Amino acid sequence: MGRTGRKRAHKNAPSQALDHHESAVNLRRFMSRNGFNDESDLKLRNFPQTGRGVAAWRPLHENDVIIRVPFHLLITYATLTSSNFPRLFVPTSKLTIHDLLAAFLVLQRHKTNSFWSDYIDSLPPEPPWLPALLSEERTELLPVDLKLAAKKSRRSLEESWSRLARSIRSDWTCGCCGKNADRVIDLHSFIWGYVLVNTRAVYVDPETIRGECDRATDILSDEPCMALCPFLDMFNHSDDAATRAEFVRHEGQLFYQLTTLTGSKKYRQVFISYGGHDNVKLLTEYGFFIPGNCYDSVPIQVEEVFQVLKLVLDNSRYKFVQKHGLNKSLFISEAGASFNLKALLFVASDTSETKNLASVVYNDSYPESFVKSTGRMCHKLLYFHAEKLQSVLKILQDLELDSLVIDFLRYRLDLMKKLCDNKQ
Ligand SMILES: C[S@@+](CC[C@H](N)C(=O)[O-])C[C@H]1O[C@@H](n2cnc3c(N)ncnc32)[C@H](O)[C@@H]1O
Repeated sequence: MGRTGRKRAHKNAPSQALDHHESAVNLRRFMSRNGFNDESDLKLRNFPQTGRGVAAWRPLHENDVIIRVPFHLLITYATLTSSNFPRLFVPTSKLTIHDLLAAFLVLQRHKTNSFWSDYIDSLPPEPPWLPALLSEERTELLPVDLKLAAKKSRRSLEESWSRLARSIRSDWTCGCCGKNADRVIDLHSFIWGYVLVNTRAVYVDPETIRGECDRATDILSDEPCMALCPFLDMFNHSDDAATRAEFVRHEGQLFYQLTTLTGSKKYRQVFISYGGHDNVKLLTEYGFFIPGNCYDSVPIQVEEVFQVLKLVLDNSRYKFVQKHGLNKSLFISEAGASFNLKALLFVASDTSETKNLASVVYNDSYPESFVKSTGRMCHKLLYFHAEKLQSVLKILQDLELDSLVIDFLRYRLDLMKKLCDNKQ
């Protein structure tokens, strides 16, 4: 099925209503009690392709507001500092906004009478699965780009946990049950909070947040640029959606507002954009991928170019590649070789002793013979990758690795074959 066909099927698939579920009813009541007005007639539904998401019972046109959430319904740095939450930490602590939001979520889930209970109950009881949760041994088996991304997010998670564990006061006890901190925030509950913040937090303007803080604490080590936004965090992502998120003043009150730049049809799922992410980013940060994602490509390692195509660089050309960073951002997509890959292939394969390499590369004035041969070179690189991936897939399937990773790698193999066919 083509990209357009795939999108159409994706958006027309029948969905199931979720609005009558207790947690959804309570979330609505909580939002309405606190000044939320649903002008787009939004419905929570379960969609076959994406799981839980939001549909609108009215058409949304370009530049329509999808949702406008009152500021005090967001969990921001201002929320954290206006409560006694900072007392959980030793005063010299240095924690990121991600660390703090994760700990706050865990604490609110534990509390019996939290103001946020209805929101917390609307969150997935189990966090989405991310490749960062794979064992180190299994991570090593992944293709290099996915392996590096998984390792990086695993490191962030481990560092966050070690910062929190160091910073929580040993004499802190919970106000509702008297338990010590380590019995309220343990590694398991922390992972739930951390992954939910990772997959659901929105970017917020730190200046606005600072302006809304009544009390200052200096435990924050980065910018207060992440926040959790009830109901708004129910929207799923699509690579062809475009949205604008911002703080606005409306009738004298501050709101976090999401505007659609693409529109959507009545009764259909409303998708938003989490950013122009490729599938490795979506998989490692959010735990899903989109077949046919328009931002997707096949990454190529610089060593592979020389190994597979049997090319060598003399000293001056090596320096040229280094100076212009042509050994990075190498990939092949539906549009062909990336700018840097094309340039590297030219610099490494040119036998006509071109003097002004920069002029050819930056004016895109490649000789016709080279342009003709790039398709063949890309085909060889893709073929090499497909063969390698096929054997990795076999090992991972035998190990019964998480099915999401297997599905992603199968999809990538198909993408390589498709790109290979384009290059024939
Ligand atoms: C901000 S939440 C969106 C709401 C979420 N589906 C829920 O039920 O709470 C982000 C998470 O939704 C899921 N998600 C978002 N967009 C998706 C998509 N296009 N396909 C599949 N899952 C998606 C992923 O699990 C992601 O981590």
